[in-house]
Amino acid sequence: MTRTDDSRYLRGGPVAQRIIASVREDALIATAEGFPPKLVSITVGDTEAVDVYVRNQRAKAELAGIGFEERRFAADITAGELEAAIHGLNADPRVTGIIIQRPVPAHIPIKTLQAAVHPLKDVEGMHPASIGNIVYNQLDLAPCTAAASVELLKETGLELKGLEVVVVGHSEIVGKPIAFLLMSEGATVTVCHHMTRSVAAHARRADALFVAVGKPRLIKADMVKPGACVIDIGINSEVGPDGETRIVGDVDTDSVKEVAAWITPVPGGVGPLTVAILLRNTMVALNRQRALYRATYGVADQLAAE
Ligand SMILES: NC(=O)C1=CN([C@@H]2O[C@H](COP(=O)(O)OP(=O)(O)OC[C@H]3O[C@@H](n4cnc5c(N)ncnc54)[C@H](OP(=O)(O)O)[C@@H]3O)[C@@H](O)[C@H]2O)C=CC1
Ligand SMILES: Nc1nc(=O)c2c([nH]1)NC[C@@H]1CN(c3ccc(C(=O)N[C@@H](CCC(=O)O)C(=O)O)cc3)C=[N+]21
Repeated sequence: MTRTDDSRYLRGGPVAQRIIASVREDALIATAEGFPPKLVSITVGDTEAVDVYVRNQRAKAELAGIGFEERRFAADITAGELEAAIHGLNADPRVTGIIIQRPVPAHIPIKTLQAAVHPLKDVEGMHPASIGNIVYNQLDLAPCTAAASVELLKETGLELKGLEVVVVGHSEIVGKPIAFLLMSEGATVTVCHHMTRSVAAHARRADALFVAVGKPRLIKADMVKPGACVIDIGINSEVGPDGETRIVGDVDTDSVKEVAAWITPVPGGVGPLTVAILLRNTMVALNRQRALYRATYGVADQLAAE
Protein backbone atom coordinates (compact mmCIF):
# COMPACT_ATOMS: atom_id res chain seq x y z
CA MET A 1 0.00 0.00 0.00
CA THR A 2 1.36 3.38 -0.92
CA ARG A 3 -1.23 5.39 0.98
CA THR A 4 -1.02 5.61 4.73
CA ASP A 5 -4.06 4.77 6.85
CA ASP A 6 -4.34 8.39 7.77
CA SER A 7 -4.69 9.64 4.21
CA ARG A 8 -7.60 7.24 3.74
CA TYR A 9 -9.60 8.81 6.54
CA LEU A 10 -12.05 11.49 5.46
CA ARG A 11 -12.36 13.54 8.62
CA GLY A 12 -15.28 15.83 9.32
CA GLY A 13 -13.55 17.96 11.96
CA PRO A 14 -11.57 20.34 9.71
CA VAL A 15 -14.55 21.01 7.40
CA ALA A 16 -16.77 21.51 10.46
CA GLN A 17 -14.31 24.02 11.92
CA ARG A 18 -14.34 26.08 8.73
CA ILE A 19 -18.15 26.15 8.70
CA ILE A 20 -18.42 27.02 12.40
CA ALA A 21 -15.93 29.90 12.03
CA SER A 22 -17.97 31.39 9.21
CA VAL A 23 -21.28 30.83 11.07
CA ARG A 24 -19.76 32.62 14.07
CA GLU A 25 -18.93 35.71 11.99
CA ASP A 26 -22.51 35.88 10.70
CA ALA A 27 -24.01 35.15 14.12
CA LEU A 28 -22.03 37.95 15.79
CA ILE A 29 -23.13 40.46 13.14
CA ALA A 30 -26.78 39.36 13.37
CA THR A 31 -26.64 39.63 17.16
CA ALA A 32 -25.18 43.14 16.97
CA GLU A 33 -28.01 44.05 14.58
CA GLY A 34 -30.59 42.91 17.12
CA PHE A 35 -31.34 39.41 15.75
CA PRO A 36 -29.52 36.93 18.01
CA PRO A 37 -29.85 33.40 16.58
CA LYS A 38 -31.23 30.74 18.91
CA LEU A 39 -31.77 27.03 18.41
CA VAL A 40 -34.19 24.93 20.47
CA SER A 41 -33.83 21.14 20.58
CA ILE A 42 -36.77 18.90 21.45
CA THR A 43 -35.97 15.45 22.84
CA VAL A 44 -38.65 12.89 23.70
CA GLY A 45 -37.54 9.92 25.80
CA ASP A 46 -33.98 8.58 25.93
CA THR A 47 -31.76 7.52 23.01
CA GLU A 48 -27.99 7.24 23.24
CA ALA A 49 -27.29 8.61 19.71
CA VAL A 50 -29.52 11.61 20.46
CA ASP A 51 -27.63 12.34 23.68
CA VAL A 52 -24.33 12.43 21.78
CA TYR A 53 -25.85 14.74 19.17
CA VAL A 54 -27.43 17.15 21.65
CA ARG A 55 -24.24 17.33 23.71
CA ASN A 56 -22.32 18.38 20.62
CA GLN A 57 -25.03 20.78 19.46
CA ARG A 58 -24.78 22.63 22.76
CA ALA A 59 -20.97 22.80 22.70
CA LYS A 60 -20.71 23.91 19.06
CA ALA A 61 -23.61 26.37 19.23
CA GLU A 62 -21.76 28.11 22.05
CA LEU A 63 -18.58 28.24 19.94
CA ALA A 64 -20.57 29.64 17.01
CA GLY A 65 -22.31 32.36 19.02
CA ILE A 66 -25.74 30.75 18.67
CA GLY A 67 -28.04 30.44 21.69
CA PHE A 68 -29.05 26.87 22.55
CA GLU A 69 -31.84 25.47 24.68
CA GLU A 70 -32.77 21.85 25.21
CA ARG A 71 -36.39 20.89 25.98
CA ARG A 72 -36.65 17.33 27.24
CA PHE A 73 -39.98 15.53 27.46
CA ALA A 74 -40.86 12.18 29.07
CA ALA A 75 -41.51 9.26 26.71
CA ASP A 76 -45.20 9.08 27.78
CA ILE A 77 -46.06 12.67 26.72
CA THR A 78 -48.98 12.90 24.26
CA ALA A 79 -48.66 14.13 20.68
CA GLY A 80 -51.08 16.95 21.52
CA GLU A 81 -48.91 18.23 24.37
CA LEU A 82 -45.84 18.17 22.15
CA GLU A 83 -47.65 20.02 19.36
CA ALA A 84 -48.69 22.67 21.86
CA ALA A 85 -45.07 23.10 22.96
CA ILE A 86 -44.00 23.46 19.30
CA HIS A 87 -46.70 26.06 18.64
CA GLY A 88 -45.37 28.02 21.61
CA LEU A 89 -41.87 27.99 20.08
CA ASN A 90 -43.25 28.97 16.65
CA ALA A 91 -44.85 32.03 18.20
CA ASP A 92 -41.77 33.06 20.19
CA PRO A 93 -39.78 35.64 18.20
CA ARG A 94 -36.62 34.84 20.21
CA VAL A 95 -36.53 31.31 18.75
CA THR A 96 -34.85 31.02 15.33
CA GLY A 97 -34.88 27.28 14.83
CA ILE A 98 -36.50 24.12 16.19
CA ILE A 99 -35.04 20.63 15.82
CA ILE A 100 -37.03 17.54 16.82
CA GLN A 101 -34.58 14.79 17.69
CA ARG A 102 -35.40 11.41 16.17
CA PRO A 103 -36.54 8.84 17.00
CA VAL A 104 -39.62 9.76 19.01
CA PRO A 105 -41.66 7.07 20.86
CA ALA A 106 -43.87 4.92 18.62
CA HIS A 107 -47.17 6.44 19.85
CA ILE A 108 -46.19 9.86 18.48
CA PRO A 109 -46.62 10.39 14.73
CA ILE A 110 -43.35 12.06 13.73
CA LYS A 111 -44.82 13.51 10.53
CA THR A 112 -47.49 15.41 12.50
CA LEU A 113 -44.84 16.82 14.82
CA GLN A 114 -42.59 17.79 11.97
CA ALA A 115 -45.52 19.48 10.22
CA ALA A 116 -46.23 21.49 13.40
CA VAL A 117 -42.85 23.27 13.15
CA HIS A 118 -43.21 26.54 11.23
CA PRO A 119 -41.40 26.06 7.88
CA LEU A 120 -39.32 29.22 8.52
CA LYS A 121 -38.06 27.68 11.80
CA ASP A 122 -37.47 24.24 10.31
CA VAL A 123 -33.66 24.09 10.54
CA GLU A 124 -33.47 20.49 9.32
CA GLY A 125 -35.61 20.95 6.24
CA MET A 126 -37.84 18.09 7.46
CA HIS A 127 -41.27 19.79 7.28
CA PRO A 128 -43.22 17.98 4.53
CA ALA A 129 -43.21 21.30 2.63
CA SER A 130 -39.44 21.89 3.04
CA ILE A 131 -38.28 18.40 2.17
CA GLY A 132 -39.70 19.01 -1.32
CA ASN A 133 -37.08 21.72 -1.88
CA ILE A 134 -34.35 19.16 -2.45
CA VAL A 135 -36.54 17.44 -5.04
CA TYR A 136 -36.62 20.81 -6.87
CA ASN A 137 -32.81 21.18 -6.63
CA GLN A 138 -33.03 23.97 -4.05
CA LEU A 139 -30.23 22.83 -1.77
CA ASP A 140 -29.32 25.75 0.53
CA LEU A 141 -31.08 24.20 3.56
CA ALA A 142 -31.04 20.40 3.46
CA PRO A 143 -31.35 17.71 6.17
CA CYS A 144 -28.07 18.05 8.09
CA THR A 145 -26.71 14.50 8.05
CA ALA A 146 -27.45 14.05 4.38
CA ALA A 147 -25.78 17.37 3.56
CA ALA A 148 -22.78 16.47 5.76
CA SER A 149 -22.37 13.09 4.04
CA VAL A 150 -22.46 14.63 0.57
CA GLU A 151 -20.06 17.39 1.63
CA LEU A 152 -17.52 14.74 2.73
CA LEU A 153 -17.82 12.94 -0.60
CA LYS A 154 -17.06 16.26 -2.31
CA GLU A 155 -13.89 16.55 -0.20
CA THR A 156 -12.45 13.60 -2.18
CA GLY A 157 -12.52 15.65 -5.38
CA LEU A 158 -14.34 12.82 -7.22
CA GLU A 159 -16.47 13.94 -10.17
CA LEU A 160 -20.06 13.50 -9.00
CA LYS A 161 -21.58 13.57 -12.49
CA GLY A 162 -22.18 9.98 -13.49
CA LEU A 163 -20.69 8.59 -10.26
CA GLU A 164 -22.15 5.21 -9.29
CA VAL A 165 -23.48 5.74 -5.78
CA VAL A 166 -25.14 3.18 -3.51
CA VAL A 167 -27.01 4.28 -0.39
CA VAL A 168 -27.80 1.60 2.21
CA GLY A 169 -30.77 2.68 4.35
CA HIS A 170 -33.75 4.74 3.14
CA SER A 171 -34.91 6.69 6.19
CA GLU A 172 -36.57 10.06 5.65
CA ILE A 173 -33.86 11.82 7.63
CA VAL A 174 -30.75 10.26 6.06
CA GLY A 175 -30.99 7.77 3.18
CA LYS A 176 -33.72 9.42 1.09
CA PRO A 177 -32.34 12.97 1.30
CA ILE A 178 -28.83 11.70 0.41
CA ALA A 179 -30.31 10.11 -2.71
CA PHE A 180 -32.04 13.37 -3.73
CA LEU A 181 -28.98 15.53 -3.07
CA LEU A 182 -26.79 13.22 -5.14
CA MET A 183 -29.29 13.05 -7.99
CA SER A 184 -29.15 16.85 -8.04
CA GLU A 185 -25.38 16.56 -8.44
CA GLY A 186 -25.73 14.23 -11.42
CA ALA A 187 -24.81 10.93 -9.73
CA THR A 188 -26.49 7.64 -10.57
CA VAL A 189 -28.05 6.50 -7.32
CA THR A 190 -29.18 3.07 -6.10
CA VAL A 191 -30.96 2.88 -2.75
CA CYS A 192 -30.92 -0.36 -0.71
CA HIS A 193 -33.00 -1.27 2.33
CA HIS A 194 -34.03 -4.33 4.31
CA MET A 195 -36.00 -5.78 1.40
CA THR A 196 -33.10 -5.48 -1.06
CA ARG A 197 -32.23 -9.00 -2.27
CA SER A 198 -28.48 -8.60 -2.08
CA VAL A 199 -27.08 -5.44 -0.51
CA ALA A 200 -23.59 -6.85 -1.14
CA ALA A 201 -24.16 -7.19 -4.90
CA HIS A 202 -25.17 -3.52 -5.16
CA ALA A 203 -22.58 -2.25 -2.70
CA ARG A 204 -19.72 -3.89 -4.62
CA ARG A 205 -20.55 -1.83 -7.72
CA ALA A 206 -20.42 1.50 -5.93
CA ASP A 207 -17.78 4.19 -6.52
CA ALA A 208 -19.23 5.82 -3.40
CA LEU A 209 -21.05 3.84 -0.70
CA PHE A 210 -23.20 5.60 1.92
CA VAL A 211 -24.31 3.51 4.90
CA ALA A 212 -27.05 4.62 7.32
CA VAL A 213 -28.63 1.58 8.92
CA GLY A 214 -27.73 1.47 12.62
CA LYS A 215 -26.00 -1.96 12.63
CA PRO A 216 -22.34 -2.18 13.69
CA ARG A 217 -20.03 -3.87 11.13
CA LEU A 218 -22.85 -4.46 8.60
CA ILE A 219 -20.48 -3.55 5.75
CA LYS A 220 -17.42 -5.78 5.42
CA ALA A 221 -14.41 -5.54 3.11
CA ASP A 222 -15.83 -8.03 0.58
CA MET A 223 -18.83 -5.72 0.01
CA VAL A 224 -16.67 -2.79 -1.11
CA LYS A 225 -15.17 -2.10 -4.52
CA PRO A 226 -11.42 -1.46 -4.37
CA GLY A 227 -10.76 2.28 -4.53
CA ALA A 228 -14.28 3.25 -3.48
CA CYS A 229 -15.24 6.04 -1.09
CA VAL A 230 -17.15 4.79 1.97
CA ILE A 231 -19.24 7.21 4.02
CA ASP A 232 -20.20 5.63 7.35
CA ILE A 233 -23.14 7.43 8.90
CA GLY A 234 -24.00 4.96 11.68
CA ILE A 235 -23.74 6.10 15.30
CA ASN A 236 -24.03 3.00 17.49
CA SER A 237 -23.04 2.63 21.12
CA GLU A 238 -21.43 -0.62 22.14
CA VAL A 239 -19.30 -1.96 24.94
CA GLY A 240 -15.72 -2.49 23.77
CA PRO A 241 -13.30 -5.26 24.84
CA ASP A 242 -12.05 -2.96 27.62
CA GLY A 243 -15.56 -2.76 29.12
CA GLU A 244 -15.91 0.92 28.11
CA THR A 245 -18.87 2.16 26.08
CA ARG A 246 -17.77 3.48 22.69
CA ILE A 247 -19.30 4.75 19.48
CA VAL A 248 -18.96 2.73 16.29
CA GLY A 249 -20.45 3.16 12.82
CA ASP A 250 -22.11 0.67 10.47
CA VAL A 251 -18.89 -0.23 8.65
CA ASP A 252 -16.20 -2.69 9.71
CA THR A 253 -13.62 0.07 9.43
CA ASP A 254 -10.50 -1.99 10.13
CA SER A 255 -11.07 -4.36 7.22
CA VAL A 256 -12.79 -1.90 4.84
CA LYS A 257 -10.01 0.67 5.06
CA GLU A 258 -7.68 -1.85 3.39
CA VAL A 259 -9.93 -1.85 0.30
CA ALA A 260 -11.46 1.63 0.17
CA ALA A 261 -9.55 4.69 -1.03
CA TRP A 262 -11.42 6.91 1.42
CA ILE A 263 -13.41 6.08 4.55
CA THR A 264 -15.05 8.29 7.16
CA PRO A 265 -14.03 7.35 10.72
CA VAL A 266 -16.58 7.01 13.53
CA PRO A 267 -16.26 9.06 15.64
CA GLY A 268 -14.70 11.99 13.77
CA GLY A 269 -16.38 11.62 10.36
CA VAL A 270 -19.93 12.61 9.45
CA GLY A 271 -20.98 13.43 13.04
CA PRO A 272 -19.01 16.65 13.62
CA LEU A 273 -20.01 17.97 10.20
CA THR A 274 -23.70 17.23 10.86
CA VAL A 275 -23.57 19.54 13.87
CA ALA A 276 -21.83 22.30 11.88
CA ILE A 277 -24.43 22.12 9.11
CA LEU A 278 -27.26 22.33 11.64
CA LEU A 279 -25.74 25.62 12.86
CA ARG A 280 -25.30 26.85 9.28
CA ASN A 281 -28.95 25.98 8.58
CA THR A 282 -29.93 28.01 11.65
CA MET A 283 -28.31 31.07 10.05
CA VAL A 284 -30.06 30.35 6.71
CA ALA A 285 -33.36 30.22 8.64
CA LEU A 286 -32.52 33.47 10.46
CA ASN A 287 -31.79 35.23 7.16
CA ARG A 288 -35.09 34.03 5.69
CA GLN A 289 -36.92 35.32 8.77
CA ARG A 290 -35.15 38.65 8.51
CA ALA A 291 -36.04 38.93 4.82
CA LEU A 292 -39.70 38.40 5.74
CA TYR A 293 -39.39 40.94 8.56
CA ARG A 294 -37.95 43.49 6.14
CA ALA A 295 -40.69 42.81 3.61
CA THR A 296 -43.34 43.26 6.31
CA TYR A 297 -41.82 46.17 8.29
CA GLY A 298 -39.62 47.71 5.58
CA VAL A 299 -40.28 51.21 6.86
CA ALA A 300 -38.86 50.40 10.29
CA ASP A 301 -35.71 49.03 8.64
CA GLN A 302 -35.35 52.22 6.64
CA LEU A 303 -35.75 54.31 9.79
CA ALA A 304 -33.06 52.27 11.52
CA ALA A 305 -30.68 52.96 8.62
CA GLU A 306 -31.15 56.77 8.87
N1 LIG B 1 -23.90 10.83 11.94
C1 LIG B 1 -25.04 11.44 11.99
O1 LIG B 1 -25.10 12.64 11.90
C2 LIG B 1 -26.31 10.64 12.09
C3 LIG B 1 -26.25 9.31 12.34
N2 LIG B 1 -27.38 8.56 12.37
C4 LIG B 1 -27.18 7.14 12.57
O2 LIG B 1 -27.38 6.50 11.31
C5 LIG B 1 -27.98 5.22 11.50
C6 LIG B 1 -29.28 5.18 10.71
O3 LIG B 1 -30.15 6.18 11.20
P1 LIG B 1 -31.62 6.38 10.62
O4 LIG B 1 -31.56 6.53 9.17
O5 LIG B 1 -32.23 7.44 11.45
O6 LIG B 1 -32.24 4.94 11.04
P2 LIG B 1 -33.62 4.23 10.69
O7 LIG B 1 -33.72 3.13 11.68
O8 LIG B 1 -34.70 5.22 10.55
O9 LIG B 1 -33.35 3.62 9.25
C7 LIG B 1 -32.51 2.52 9.04
C8 LIG B 1 -32.60 2.11 7.59
O10 LIG B 1 -31.81 0.96 7.38
C9 LIG B 1 -32.55 -0.02 6.66
N3 LIG B 1 -32.09 -1.36 7.03
C10 LIG B 1 -32.31 -2.04 8.18
N4 LIG B 1 -31.66 -3.21 8.15
C11 LIG B 1 -31.02 -3.28 6.97
C12 LIG B 1 -30.21 -4.25 6.36
N5 LIG B 1 -29.86 -5.38 6.98
N6 LIG B 1 -29.74 -3.99 5.11
C13 LIG B 1 -30.06 -2.85 4.48
N7 LIG B 1 -30.82 -1.89 5.02
C14 LIG B 1 -31.31 -2.11 6.25
C15 LIG B 1 -33.98 0.24 7.04
O11 LIG B 1 -34.81 -0.26 6.02
P3 LIG B 1 -36.38 -0.55 6.30
O12 LIG B 1 -36.99 0.77 6.70
O13 LIG B 1 -36.83 -1.03 4.98
O14 LIG B 1 -36.39 -1.54 7.42
C16 LIG B 1 -34.00 1.75 7.12
O15 LIG B 1 -34.20 2.34 5.86
C17 LIG B 1 -28.13 5.08 13.02
O16 LIG B 1 -26.98 4.43 13.51
C18 LIG B 1 -28.17 6.51 13.52
O17 LIG B 1 -27.75 6.64 14.85
C19 LIG B 1 -28.62 9.10 12.14
C20 LIG B 1 -28.75 10.44 11.90
C21 LIG B 1 -27.60 11.30 11.92
N1 LIG C 1 -33.83 14.99 13.88
C1 LIG C 1 -32.66 14.37 14.00
N2 LIG C 1 -31.64 14.71 13.19
C2 LIG C 1 -30.42 14.11 13.30
O1 LIG C 1 -29.48 14.43 12.54
C3 LIG C 1 -30.24 13.10 14.32
C4 LIG C 1 -31.34 12.80 15.13
N3 LIG C 1 -32.53 13.42 14.93
N4 LIG C 1 -31.24 11.86 16.10
C5 LIG C 1 -29.97 11.27 16.43
C6 LIG C 1 -29.07 11.16 15.24
C7 LIG C 1 -27.63 10.97 15.60
N5 LIG C 1 -26.97 12.16 15.19
C8 LIG C 1 -25.66 12.51 15.49
C9 LIG C 1 -25.06 13.64 14.98
C10 LIG C 1 -23.78 14.01 15.33
C11 LIG C 1 -23.06 13.22 16.20
C12 LIG C 1 -21.68 13.63 16.58
O2 LIG C 1 -21.40 14.80 16.77
N6 LIG C 1 -20.76 12.70 16.68
C13 LIG C 1 -19.38 13.01 16.93
C14 LIG C 1 -19.01 12.97 18.38
C15 LIG C 1 -18.91 11.66 19.08
C16 LIG C 1 -18.68 11.82 20.58
O3 LIG C 1 -18.84 12.93 21.13
O4 LIG C 1 -18.36 10.82 21.18
C17 LIG C 1 -18.54 12.07 16.07
O5 LIG C 1 -19.10 11.18 15.43
O6 LIG C 1 -17.32 12.28 16.03
C18 LIG C 1 -23.63 12.07 16.71
C19 LIG C 1 -24.91 11.73 16.36
C20 LIG C 1 -27.84 12.98 14.57
N7 LIG C 1 -29.05 12.46 14.54
